[in-house]
Amino acid sequence: MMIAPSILNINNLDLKNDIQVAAQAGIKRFHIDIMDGHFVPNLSFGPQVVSDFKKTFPKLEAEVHLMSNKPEIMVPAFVKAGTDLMLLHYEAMDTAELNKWIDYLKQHQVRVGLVLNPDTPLTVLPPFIPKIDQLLIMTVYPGFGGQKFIAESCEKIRQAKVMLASKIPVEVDGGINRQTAKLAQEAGAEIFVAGSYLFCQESVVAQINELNRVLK
Ligand SMILES: O=C(CO)[C@H](O)[C@H](O)COP(=O)(O)O
Ligand SMILES: [Co+2]
Repeated sequence: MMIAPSILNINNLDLKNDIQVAAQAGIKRFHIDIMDGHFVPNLSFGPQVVSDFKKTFPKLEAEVHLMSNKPEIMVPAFVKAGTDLMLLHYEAMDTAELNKWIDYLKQHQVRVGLVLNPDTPLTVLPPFIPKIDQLLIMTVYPGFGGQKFIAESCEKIRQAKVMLASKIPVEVDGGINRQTAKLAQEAGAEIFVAGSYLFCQESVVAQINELNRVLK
């Protein structure tokens, strides 16, 4: 089990402090949401956030959730910035391109995850299973933090676990809190992205501890 906090909803001027506090509470990997204003109707961070993150916290892992349909611009820039693991959306490009960028990431020693939107069926998954390190099942429609967990995702997680035969971990992203994390875990999820649940309350440490407690 792993919690990968999303830094999306942190007050940008508090990023260093909040990451440090979360790391002291045991977090090893952070989820960095990249939104390009095209693939999703929102803008977030550029590659400098990833390079600053890796310079400031070299021992922490940067997981980049790429919400962009311009991989030719974004993927090399985020690899250069020091991304440890990149999550590519199935919906953002055609299959040939997706395979090309998965190969590119592997050649650059960057681990790869495939991301499926709530509407994308698991039938697209099999050809990618031998090539990926992680599967991310979106539990909200991508674009914004603070949305409500889509309950139907649990059945999708269950089916994905069967298809993956426990070889590749399933991650969930969107609307994760103490209740929905438990539901997703019961369905088979192992990596939990949480943004507003951790960073929009009074104490980041208390929220991490509570999520750890329910997921134990
Ligand atoms: O990819 C995302 C949105 O597209 C975010 O990672 C996700 O929404 C996290 O935020 P929250 O926990 O507040 O839902
Ligand atoms: Co995300």
